[in-house]
This record gives sequence, structure tokens and C-alpha cells, in this order.
Amino acid sequence: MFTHWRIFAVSHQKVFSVSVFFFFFFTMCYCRIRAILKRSKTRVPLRRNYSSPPGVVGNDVKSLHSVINPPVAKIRNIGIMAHIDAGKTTTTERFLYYSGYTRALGDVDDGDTVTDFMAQERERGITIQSAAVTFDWKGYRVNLIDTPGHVDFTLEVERCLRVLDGAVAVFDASAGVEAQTLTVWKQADKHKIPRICFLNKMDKTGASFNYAVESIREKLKAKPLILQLPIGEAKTFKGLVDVVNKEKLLWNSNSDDGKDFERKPLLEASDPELLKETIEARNALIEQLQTAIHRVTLAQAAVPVLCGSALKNKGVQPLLDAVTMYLPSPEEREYGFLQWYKGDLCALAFKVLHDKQRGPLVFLRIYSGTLTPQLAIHNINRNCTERMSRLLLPFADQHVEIPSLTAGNIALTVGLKQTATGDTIVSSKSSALAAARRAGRGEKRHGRSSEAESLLLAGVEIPEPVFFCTIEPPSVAKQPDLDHALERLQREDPSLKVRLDPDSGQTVLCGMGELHIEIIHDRIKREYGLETYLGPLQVAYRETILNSVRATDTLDRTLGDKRHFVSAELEARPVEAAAGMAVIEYADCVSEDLAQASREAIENAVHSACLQGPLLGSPVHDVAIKLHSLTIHPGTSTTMVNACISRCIQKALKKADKQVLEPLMSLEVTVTRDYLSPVLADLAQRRGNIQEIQTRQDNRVVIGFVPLAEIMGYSTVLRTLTSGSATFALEFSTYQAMSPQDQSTLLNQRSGVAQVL
Ligand SMILES: Nc1nc2c(ncn2[C@@H]2O[C@H](COP(=O)(O)OP(=O)(O)OP(=O)(O)O)[C@@H](O)[C@H]2O)c(=O)[nH]1
Repeated sequence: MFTHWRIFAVSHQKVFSVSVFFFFFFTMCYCRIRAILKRSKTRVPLRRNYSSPPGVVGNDVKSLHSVINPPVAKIRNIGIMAHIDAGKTTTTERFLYYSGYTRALGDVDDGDTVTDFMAQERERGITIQSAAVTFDWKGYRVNLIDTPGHVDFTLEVERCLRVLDGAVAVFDASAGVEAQTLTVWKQADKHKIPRICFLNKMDKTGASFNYAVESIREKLKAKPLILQLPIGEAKTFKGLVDVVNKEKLLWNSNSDDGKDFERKPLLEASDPELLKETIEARNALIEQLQTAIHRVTLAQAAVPVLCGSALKNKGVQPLLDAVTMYLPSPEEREYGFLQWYKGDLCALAFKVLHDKQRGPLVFLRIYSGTLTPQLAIHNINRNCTERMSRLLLPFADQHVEIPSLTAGNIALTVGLKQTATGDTIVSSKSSALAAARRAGRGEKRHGRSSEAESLLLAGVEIPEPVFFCTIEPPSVAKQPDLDHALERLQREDPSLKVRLDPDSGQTVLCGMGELHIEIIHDRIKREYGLETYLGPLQVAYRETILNSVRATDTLDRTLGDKRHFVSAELEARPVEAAAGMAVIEYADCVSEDLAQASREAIENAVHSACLQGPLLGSPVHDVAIKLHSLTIHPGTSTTMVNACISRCIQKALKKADKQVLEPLMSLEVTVTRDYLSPVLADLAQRRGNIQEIQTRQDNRVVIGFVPLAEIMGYSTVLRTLTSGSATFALEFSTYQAMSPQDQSTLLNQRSGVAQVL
């Protein structure tokens, strides 16, 4: 995103008022291009696209509208999804190049891509934040969201998928379906997203079209529609055959010409009429075929498969053609909730970024209605109304100021200070209420009222963080700056959690993985100028109990002339896994005349007592707390009720047989045959549980589970073990009970640490 900030920084000096007419609008666009020209020598956006966008002459508002708001049937909101390193960013760069938005081909390995904005992304060659880019291809408006492949950023993928109408799944043709491909494929299934597959890296050693297609069939259980065949593979890859049009697409001019076809062509000279008829019939057939491919793709009954090599610049233009031909426009997607809004504004905030000059920038997918600058909007999730100041279109790597944007488009807004990722935006509170009423009526007919609620408040499911560590500012005086930075980062990234350690008073960062925490640390330094110190990375354990126990407690205290008396008896018992945090139950005699204030105090006490279990101080999960008796003297404060219940629960938990739950990760290691044994031996030492060893071309793929605590820093170990030839993918699977032996080892280690400290 630094790119954007830089553009803003330059254009900031040019005073631009939104009320200035469109003449200034284009002057502004031009200024921005100049800013970019200055900034980058290698990447020069073609001027014709901005200083004079197609169809825009002078102050012609109507044609401007058609450029800014193309017909909805011509919009494609697509994402690129894949396993890490499959080539999503490289493919995106080629899209931008062939559509005329960049003049030089960005290269991930050289760190000069358009979509990997953040400095860390460029340095590490991976995509962390998804970036929305807009470009036009053959009369279509393509809004493309580049999604990260690393599992630590799964939430980014999920967040992007929900605003897409279609997706391109990119595969490494030498590996076929890999671990993370499966994960994103399932996510796309969940959001019912039509897909096309691009078998990339056809030029790579080991690339196999058939192998990759088979893996799509077998592992993804999808029905591949082979639209192209490669001409050659690996070193001999030259181009492809368009199966539908029976055309050969060769990128190498010295290559062979397809002598195998012995058929004689119909010639204009000898059979002009027959040739004309044949061409018409053939065109009609192809049109029908293409409609059929479009239909089955839309219904997700099958996935069109194409191939190419983004790096070697082969197959990308046909892929873009396929995006426009086979993936749906926004109006072809069924969004049930739209009927509730009746054309009124409804948009979803799917990304928030912070710009030093302009404050928060919010990416919105507009589902219905129109957005204009200076518009007051209502945020359903936060129940607040706020005003946006500017409306931008994220054209390629620059932001173009626009006067309005209609349904189906992706917008970038300036001025929304409350809105966070995942929030639903509507025009006003009354519009939200009207939609809720309509939804209530509609859903009652179908008997699904909770679904109506969840759709109105369409948030992103946020996974529980599995890692945590303390973070300290360089000095106590800088603590407010750190809090401010963390608050902003959390608005951008809801998978980052921040809490205060009640014992030490330290700030604790909770994240999805080692890389996630490392990146946050790095961003605090780069973007907020704060050199922070991270404590050792720790695994987020949980605790539970194995048997039912009862405890009683009485609190009798006189403060001033007031007597506070609470006496309670409760039971803690284990409940089914997946129930999450503590369930609260009341015996009839207790609930009968329990005041609301006392009930709230009890619920707070249960939740806070279960945040720190007796074994490791980790959250206690999968327990139910039942209050059997409760006596509260009149005039007793709710703080005392809270304190008594909390103490009573802690007593009960201490008495029970306790169990530590640890995060279990699913692991996939791809390794050459020679290194299989050392990898397996190492995993055995890490309490790994191998489920299966698959053969993938010349490689072996080890699939299994391993506790998170045992796999920290695995990338370095694996690199050493296999001379850098192996790759691995790690993903959170579940929380599992530790064996008694492992649990006591862990507890001894912890108490050892405590003694040393
Ligand atoms: N041989 C070959 N290498 C490719 C091709 N496309 C990409 N690569 C290389 O594969 C590596 C990863 O490419 P990226 O485009 O960064 O992949 P990505 O999927 O965006 O990666 P993440 O954002 O980290 O998930 C880079 O070294 C690219 O140069 C291709 O078609 N052929």
C-alpha cells in the first residue's frame, strides 16, 4: 500500500475540491499519472488510459459515467486464489501488462510488482494483503483481488472471497493440487464462487498437464472442462491449443506448424457459399458451446481448465478472455439479501487500510444502490452513521477520484473512521430497519430467522489465534503510540488480537502464525516508527476439565456501614467439545428471582474466571457452570457477587481433573525421495502423526498432523534437512487433548521456567 500513500502524498499539494467540475477530475488523474511517472522509471502506466480514458471527451458526463460505471453485465469481480507460490502475483502482473496498464512486466523475484504493495511483500516475495486492482479488458471492467497464499493470511482470502463473483484458481502444473489449494477451494465452495483453473508454470521442469488435471478431478472432486491443451511441457512448452476454436496458439515464432492435420481446407475460390455456411454454423456452435461452458461454470457443475506460463508470458491473454467469457457478471450471481434492500445502498467493507494523510481507506463491494462522495452512510455492525469524503476507483496501481459508483463495482472510500473490515454499509438506519423487516417477513415464510440476521450483519468469520507473545514499546512514554498503532492494525486485520496480561500488565499480541506476528512487528516499525520488543512466541494452549465437581463459597464483607453478603454453590462439568467458552446454567430455584444486574455480574464472573485456567493460566473451554444455590443479601454490590462467583469457579476448577488442550496442525511436506527418511524421522521426534505418503511426480508428499508447539521454526529445520529442496504447508486443524506424559512434561517445563524467573 506504500504505493498509494506515495501517490497521495504527491497529489496532496494539488488542492482538489470534490465540487470542482469534471475538467478538474481529469486534470487530477493526469497529475497522479505524472506522480507515478516520477516515482517509477520501470513501471509506466500508459497515459492513454488515464489522461483520456476511452469514451471520455472533454466534460462529457454521460460517457464518463459509462467508463466509471460500466454496464453491470460487463463487470467481472474476480479473485485469484492458489497455494503459496503458484504464481498469482506474476499472473496479475501479466494481466495489467496485457490490458495496457503497465509498460514493464513486474517480477516477484525482482520485487517490483504492482500488487504486492507493502515493503515486506516486495522483500519477501509473498502476498500478504490483498490488493484490489481495476483494469479493462476488451470492453469488460475487471476488478481483481489478489489474495495471499500463505496460511497465516487465510482470513485475507476468506474476506476477499465473499465480495467476488468468480475466481481464477492458479496451480503450479508440476505440483497439481497442493494443501492450500484445497483450503481455498473449500472456502470458494462455501461462498459458492464459480471458478476457472489456470495450470501455470507449464514451462517448469516436472510440469504435467495430465497430472494436474487428474489431481483437480481427484482431490478437488471437480469436473474439469479441458478448454486448452499444452503444446509441449516443461522445457518444450511452446504454446497451447484452443480446443473450442480448434486453434493453435504459439508464442514462439520458430516453432512447428501442426503438419499432423491432413484435412483440406474449404477454399473461398472453389466453395465460397459452402465456406460461408460452414463458418456461420461453426460460429453458432461455438457460441452455444461457450454459453454452455459459461452455464456449467456458473452452476459450479464443472470448472474450465486452461494452461500457460505467466513467467514466460504464454497463455495469459486467453485466460483473460476466459475470465470475461465464462465467469459471471455481478447480476448473474444470486445474492438473496438484495431483495431486502429494494435498490437502496448495500455494500460490504472487505478491507481497511490506513493512509498517513487521508486516514482510513475502506474498500467496499457495492451490491446495490449508488455511492457518491460526501454521502452519509449507516454501518449496521457498529450501529453508527458516518460520512465519506471521497470516492476512488483503485485503477491499476493508482486511485482515481470519481463522482459516483453503482452496484457491482468495487470502491475505495476516504473518510469512514468507524468502519472495520467485514462491516455492512447501508444508506441510513431506517433503510437498515426496513431491510430487516422485509428479511424478517421473508425468512419467517421459510422459517429461518437467524439466517436473515447473519446476512444483514455479514461479518467475516475470524479464526482463533494460535500464537501469542508480549510486545513492549521502547519506553513507557511510547505505550500510547503502540496502543494507537495496534488499534489501527486491528481494524485492518481482525485476525490480530490484542489483550492485556492481567498479571504483568503487558500488552499481548495474538496471531495466526509466526509469519503473521513477525509481519505485524515489522509494520509497527516501518509504518509507525516504533521499535518494539517481542517476548518469546508462545503457543495458545487451552484447558478443560474431565469430571464434574461442586464448590461453595461465601463472601461476607462490611464496607463502611454496609454489609455485603453472597453465598453460592455451583457445579463445573465437562461438555461436548466445540461448545467453546463456558456455558452458564441456573437451577430453577436460583433463576426464579434473580435480578438482571446480578445475572450480568454472574455471567461476567464466569467468563473472566474461565479466561485463566488453573494449570497454565490458559482459557478454559468446553465446560458448563451450573449455579445450584445463591443467596445475596439486599444492598450487596454486584462487584461482590462477581468476586464470590469468580472465586467459587476457581475453587471448582482446581478440584477437578484437568486436561491441557493443544493446537494441532495439519502438515503437508513435499520432499524428494532421497530426503524422505530424514524428514519422517524428524517428524516422529516432533510427535508427528503421519496419515499418508503420496507420490507426486518424482516427489513424495507426507501428509499428517503435528502439534503446533513442536513445529515452530520448522522452515529452517526442513531447509537444513533437505538442502532447501522440500516445501511444506501448515494449517490449524483442531485443539486436541495432550497425553498425560506430554502434559506433565509441559507443566514441569512451565513450573521450571516459573522457578527460574
Ligand atoms: N517457471 C515458472 N515460474 C513461475 C511462473 N509463474 C511464477 N513463477 C515463479 O514462482 C514464484 C512465485 O510466484 P508469485 O507470482 O509470487 O506467486 P504467488 O502465488 O503470488 O505467491 P504468494 O503471494 O506468496 O502466495 C516466483 O519465483 C515466480 O517467478 C511460471 O509460469 N513458470
